[in-house]
Amino acid sequence: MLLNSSPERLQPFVDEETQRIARVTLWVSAAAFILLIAIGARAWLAGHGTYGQTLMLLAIPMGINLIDFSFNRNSFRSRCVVLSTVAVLFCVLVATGGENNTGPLWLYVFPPLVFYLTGPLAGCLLALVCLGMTVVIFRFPELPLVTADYSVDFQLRFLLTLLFETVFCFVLDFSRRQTRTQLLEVARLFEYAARTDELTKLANRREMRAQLTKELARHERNEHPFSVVLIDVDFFKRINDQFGHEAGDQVLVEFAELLESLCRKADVASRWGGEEFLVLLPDTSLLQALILAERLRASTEAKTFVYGDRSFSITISAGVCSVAQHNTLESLLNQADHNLYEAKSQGRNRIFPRVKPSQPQPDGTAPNPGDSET
Ligand SMILES: Nc1nc2c(ncn2[C@@H]2O[C@H](COP(=O)(O)OP(=O)(O)OP(=O)(O)O)[C@@H](O)[C@H]2O)c(=O)[nH]1
Repeated sequence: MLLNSSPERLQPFVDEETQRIARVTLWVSAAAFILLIAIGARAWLAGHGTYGQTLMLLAIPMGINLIDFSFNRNSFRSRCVVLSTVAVLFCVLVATGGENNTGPLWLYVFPPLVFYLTGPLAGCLLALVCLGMTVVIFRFPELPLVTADYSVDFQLRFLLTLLFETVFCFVLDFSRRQTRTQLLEVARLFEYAARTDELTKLANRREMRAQLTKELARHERNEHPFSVVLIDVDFFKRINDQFGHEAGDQVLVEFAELLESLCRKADVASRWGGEEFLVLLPDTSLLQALILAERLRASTEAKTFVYGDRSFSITISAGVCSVAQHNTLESLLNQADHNLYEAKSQGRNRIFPRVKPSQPQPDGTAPNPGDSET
């Protein structure tokens, strides 16, 4: 498995924003519910009967929204209810003027709320629709339900200030969202770099340890077997010495590609350090891991590396180990390391433990797992 940047690792940050918007919607519903009841009751007692009743009536959808959200957690529906109720309230306040024509002052709350809950485009659209409705109410005071009487000066200033506020909210929200997208992109790059070996683009040691810990936990839960192969390029120092460090780097990159091509999608190949590679093979017995390691050894030996006008080949040694007899990561890795050491000391270009020469099976296929020597 060659590492890709994994958006799912940054998903918590994306989810966090969605949850924050849902929380804000909830708080707005609660605050609007209380305010509408309180201001409506006050207006009603002060003799503004219809106005007060309308406000209290508008508290009903907010209250229902609170209950609905608590049970269903449907943030989209909740936002729609809040925004449409606030839009109706917007028109009521402009049409009636509220108490002493001060109602329109509440409308300055609308643009920031709309942009936060919807986004720059939908926010613009909604804010402009509301501004348009205000123009209609100002322009046609004889419309039914329109009782407020505003001076032309007030109408002009009110519309202009609300328009400015809408534009500023658009700019602020747009740049906030852009900055957030850029930050997520930077976080994605850092997160990828933190898990990846820069040269070979395989998983690095830290990522491999994380994957091994996960696999061991999976094994402890449901006994899924897994194996590891610790590989070391033989006499790698000589390649550096003979052909130069860059040639050595190129060998590591090409070997990593070969390793990748022989692994399954579920396997995790990593650069464990220097010229050492560790491969995690989930759901793989020791014998299956030995077969893969042997295939890799043979393919490496057969491959010709070309650097400039010179060509050469390399060999590898590998220690293979299955989780079966190990209950900690350290003991598993120590065993793999020990097996690699055995492969090296027995002459290199080999795998340890060795698979015994294939014994004929009744169906003529692979030998049994017990056929490996440890
Ligand atoms: N080009 C290059 N060389 C590296 C890198 N990392 C480690 N090395 C070199 O790899 C070499 C490892 O040498 P040794 O540990 O002596 O092992 P070896 O020569 O492979 O011999 P054996 O492992 O005993 O077969 C050292 O010369 C390191 O400098 C790398 O990223 N690029």
